[in-house]
Amino acid sequence: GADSQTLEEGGFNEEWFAGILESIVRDLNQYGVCVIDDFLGAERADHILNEVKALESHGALEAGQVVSRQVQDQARGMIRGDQIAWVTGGEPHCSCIGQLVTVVDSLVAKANKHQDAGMLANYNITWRTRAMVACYPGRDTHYVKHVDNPNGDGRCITAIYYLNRDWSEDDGGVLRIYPEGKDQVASIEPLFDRMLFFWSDRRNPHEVLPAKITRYAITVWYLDQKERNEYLARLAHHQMTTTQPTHA
Ligand SMILES: COc1ccc2cc(-c3cnc(C(=O)NCC(=O)O)c(O)c3)ccc2c1
Ligand SMILES: [Mn+2]
Repeated sequence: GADSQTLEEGGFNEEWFAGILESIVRDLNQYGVCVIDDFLGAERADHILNEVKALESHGALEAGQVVSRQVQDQARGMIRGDQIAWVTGGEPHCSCIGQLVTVVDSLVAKANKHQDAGMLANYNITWRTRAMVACYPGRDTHYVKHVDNPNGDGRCITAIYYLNRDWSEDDGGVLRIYPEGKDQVASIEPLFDRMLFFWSDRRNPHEVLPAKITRYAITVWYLDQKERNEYLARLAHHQMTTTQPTHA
């Protein structure tokens, strides 16, 4: 991974940026997964962790919805145990989260237009979700094997930033990715200041193994314009054909 870097006056030093960019383009194209350690440096990572803990202590995180959570929990046992909050990074006491998202935005935008972008060039990444701040509160909370975007909703890259100091084997909470068509599995520990990118579609089924202790992460999904517009068009069409006009 890249060595830690100092953000110079809000910018970032060029060679750090170029190095990370190369890793993202190369690893996403070759493996569909890219892990970067010591992404922002311990000091900045600590500020981000403090903002996440403040959100949690103020009760801003709530149980992540899948569909109807109640039904899901009882019917088929816990699907996912994380508690989440969606932040833009512009909220009070979220400025460091905002800076993280800004850096990742720049990297993804540059990677998308990089001269060696390869498969990345097939996308036109013009949009993203807000940042999803997630906490798995330990007690074996987990997330069953799933694909983030199985049905072409527009999401093409999942970007996850981990914030867990001194994470050890016994703490569980490993992210297991099962790259489609390959026999090797990627086991990614949610280490402090670790940045992860992977294709959001069926190429990367993945699961979060039971976490024994509190496990923090921040996720952003990047969207491909064409796929997103086609999805929204399907949605609009579906709504028109299913909602019968109500008669007075
Ligand atoms: C309808 O509203 C929502 C709102 C939020 C949603 C969040 C997820 C999600 C997906 N993947 C992961 C994951 O794979 N984490 C890997 C890791 O933490 O290492 C995760 O934690 C959460 C799925 C569906 C959602 C629907
Ligand atoms: Mn996922």
